[in-house]
Amino acid sequence: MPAPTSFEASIEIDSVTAGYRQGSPVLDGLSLGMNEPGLYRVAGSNGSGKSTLLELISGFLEPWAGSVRLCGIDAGSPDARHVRSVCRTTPALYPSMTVHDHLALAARSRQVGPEAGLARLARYGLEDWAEQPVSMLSTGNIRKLWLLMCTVADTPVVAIDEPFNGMDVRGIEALIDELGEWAQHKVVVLISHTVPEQLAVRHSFVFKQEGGSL
Ligand SMILES: Nc1ncnc2c1ncn2[C@@H]1O[C@H](COP(=O)(O)OP(=O)(O)OP(=O)(O)O)[C@@H](O)[C@H]1O
Repeated sequence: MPAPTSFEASIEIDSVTAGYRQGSPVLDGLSLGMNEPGLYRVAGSNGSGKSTLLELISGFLEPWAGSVRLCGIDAGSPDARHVRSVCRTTPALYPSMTVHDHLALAARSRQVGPEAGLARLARYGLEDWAEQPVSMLSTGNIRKLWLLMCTVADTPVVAIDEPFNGMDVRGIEALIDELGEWAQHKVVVLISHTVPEQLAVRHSFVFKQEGGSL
């Protein structure tokens, strides 16, 4: 498997039908391409299928029909793990484990050194919490830690679901800066009802209520 940086960043969703219950697709014949680095916003009403798109990109959900390809690799293939970072809305953390140890665990699971993740702690204003167990963190700081963990690896595809929810000004500014940096060379999918005006969005996909169509 070549190093992730040698991949051309892209997401190709081709005629995808997918859902959770047979006969009731959430997305029906969806096609969209994100073929150049940049920030791609996904918006739309509650229940229109935005997080379902994220689960297709994550490889958790298999399309019933059509294909999802990340940098040319099928999203369901084990190789796709090396090219994507996915951040869901619900953090999965261990209450008694420290912030530092969570970052170290995330780095190890992605086979990267812990330095990069630890350096970002200060950027998000979490440096004073490094040795505290997660049970001591506020909701917003938990979300910051979760974001740092999910994006610890340098991958050409990044998909994040509602990252601004619950973040303070420092966190929002840090994330705006990082999203801008990533968008120079990665395909960044941002599921968000609101987008800070400082962010340059390459394209917005707006899902309609029924059937996840655009
Ligand atoms: N795990 C699941 N099992 C069954 N149905 C699900 C599951 N996840 C989502 N759904 C259904 O799929 C549809 C689309 O949900 P999804 O979470 O993708 O929408 P969304 O656009 O992200 O919504 P929101 O803006 O509220 O986050 C909804 O009808 C939802 O109830």
